[in-house]
Amino acid sequence: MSEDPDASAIAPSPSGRLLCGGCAPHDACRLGVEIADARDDVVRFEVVCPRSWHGGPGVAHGGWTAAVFDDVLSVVALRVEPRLVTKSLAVSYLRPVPVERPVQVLARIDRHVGRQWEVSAEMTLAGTALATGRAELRTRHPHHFARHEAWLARQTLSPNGSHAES
Ligand SMILES: CCCCCCCC(=O)SCCNC(=O)CCNC(=O)[C@H](O)C(C)(C)COP(=O)(O)OP(=O)(O)OC[C@H]1O[C@@H](n2cnc3c(N)ncnc32)[C@H](O)[C@@H]1OP(=O)(O)O
Repeated sequence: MSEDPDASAIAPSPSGRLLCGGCAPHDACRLGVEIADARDDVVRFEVVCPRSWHGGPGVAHGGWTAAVFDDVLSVVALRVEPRLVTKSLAVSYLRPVPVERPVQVLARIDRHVGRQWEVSAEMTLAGTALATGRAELRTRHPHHFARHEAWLARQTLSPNGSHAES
C-alpha cells in the first residue's frame, strides 16, 4: 500500500489503456475490455469474454458481465474524473453472452452534478441487445481510502474468526 492511498488515481497505462489496479501491472484488461472509440461523454468498447469466465457451456458467467459493466461505466466517467467509486450497479441480462466472440458495449454519461454521476451502457452482438447496465458513481471523498484503512485497523479478529470493532 502506498503511503497516501488517496493519492491513487487511474491514469492511462503505457499502452494508453485505462486499467484497474489489478490489471495495470499487466497493461491489459483481464476481462477482455478494449476502448474502440471515444467522444465526449460516449465511449464504444469492444469486449471479448475469455473462455475462463464461462458460466454455462460457451456463455459468459453473469459475474463477468456485471464486472464488465462496472468497468466500462467507470471508464466513461474516468475520462473526466480520475477519482471515482461505484455506489450502485444494476444489470439486466437479456440474452446469453457468448465467450470468445467480440461484443460491443456503448457507455454514456447520463447525468453529472457535483460528486454524483449517473451512467448507463448497452452490450450488443450484431445489433441485438444482450445486456444493459446502469450505475451511480461518486467522486471519491479526499480521504476515502485512508478512512477505510483506519476503520479496518479498528476491527479485531476474535478467536472464532469473526470481526468486532475495538
Ligand atoms: C479502469 C478500471 C475502472 C475500475 C473501476 C471500478 C470501480 C469500482 O468498482 S469502485 C469499488 C466499489 N465501490 C466501493 O467500494 C464504494 C463503497 N461505498 C462507499 O465508499 C460509500 O458508500 C460511497 C462513497 C459510495 C457513499 O457515497 P454517498 O452516497 O455520496 O454518501 P456519503 O455521504 O459520501 O457517505 C455515506 C456514508 O458512508 C460513509 N462513508 C463514505 N465514504 C467512506 C469511506 N471511505 N470509509 C468509510 N465510510 C465512508 C459516510 O461517512 C456516510 O456515513 P453515515 O451515513 O454514517 O454518515
